[in-house]
Amino acid sequence: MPDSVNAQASAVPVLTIDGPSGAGKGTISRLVAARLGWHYLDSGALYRGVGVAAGWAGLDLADPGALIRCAFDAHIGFEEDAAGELRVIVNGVDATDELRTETAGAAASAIAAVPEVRAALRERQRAFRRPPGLVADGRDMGTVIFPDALHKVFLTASPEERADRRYKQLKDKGVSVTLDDLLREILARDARDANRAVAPLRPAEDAVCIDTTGLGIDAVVERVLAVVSAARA
Ligand SMILES: Nc1ncnc2c1ncn2[C@@H]1O[C@H](COP(=O)(O)OP(=O)(O)O)[C@@H](O)[C@H]1O
Ligand SMILES: Nc1ccn([C@@H]2O[C@H](COP(=O)(O)OP(=O)(O)O)[C@@H](O)[C@H]2O)c(=O)n1
Repeated sequence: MPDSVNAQASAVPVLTIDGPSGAGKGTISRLVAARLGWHYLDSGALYRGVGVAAGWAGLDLADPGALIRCAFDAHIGFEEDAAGELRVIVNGVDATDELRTETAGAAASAIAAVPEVRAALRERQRAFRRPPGLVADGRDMGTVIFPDALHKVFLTASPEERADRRYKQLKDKGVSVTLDDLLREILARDARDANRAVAPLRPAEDAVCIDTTGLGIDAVVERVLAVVSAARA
């Protein structure tokens, strides 16, 4: 990217929202982006998209070379449907529902530990930084992808509350799961995401940490908006 384009992009404000699974990143990011009138990046959907594309191609999740090629080749696009819901299109196929399964989450977490896969997705994520601003949701938004972001939030909640939220979310969608299995999967994914060598899940040093245990969605949105306002003041 030429320096002038880089300079223009870095003038665009970014709010990063990182945290573990079920902390509410997607929900809060979408609502905050709508309130600010900013764009939204669901970086997890890119990792999930590569995982799903790898699954469709019958690739071995333990074969880094195949996964790296898949990360470079996979076409992952975002479209809004008539109801305003974000749909994720993988290699021309609407994969939104498949992407949200815990199987896709676990596959994403496995491939996300491959450094070259992360590198393949780096510039694609940075390209979402467009005026008037960007809310970026993920694991390494504040630490690696947008380290110069003006506003950084790290959302957490107890593992039990996160598993309970996910349980309700999946039950509403008619997916049959048990709370115990979900808690186990969430703890396994937390451990893998936090302990990997590259871009491990951790708060940026300049992030504001918000523990959302026992807090409703509206209260969290207001707290995050307060972080943005405080930095602007
Ligand atoms: N503060 C909150 N209180 C209660 N439920 C929440 C809260 N934040 C999110 N949720 C619900 O929890 C579920 C998981 O949230 P999601 O945004 O998908 O989390 P993440 O993107 O961090 O995995 C969703 O059903 C969402 O509506
Ligand atoms: N910026 C990101 C986003 C996701 N990921 C990986 O992708 C997986 C799925 O991310 P996600 O944000 O869609 O998952 P949830 O938090 O919604 O469960 C995570 O468990 C991470 O391993 C990542 O490594 N870096």
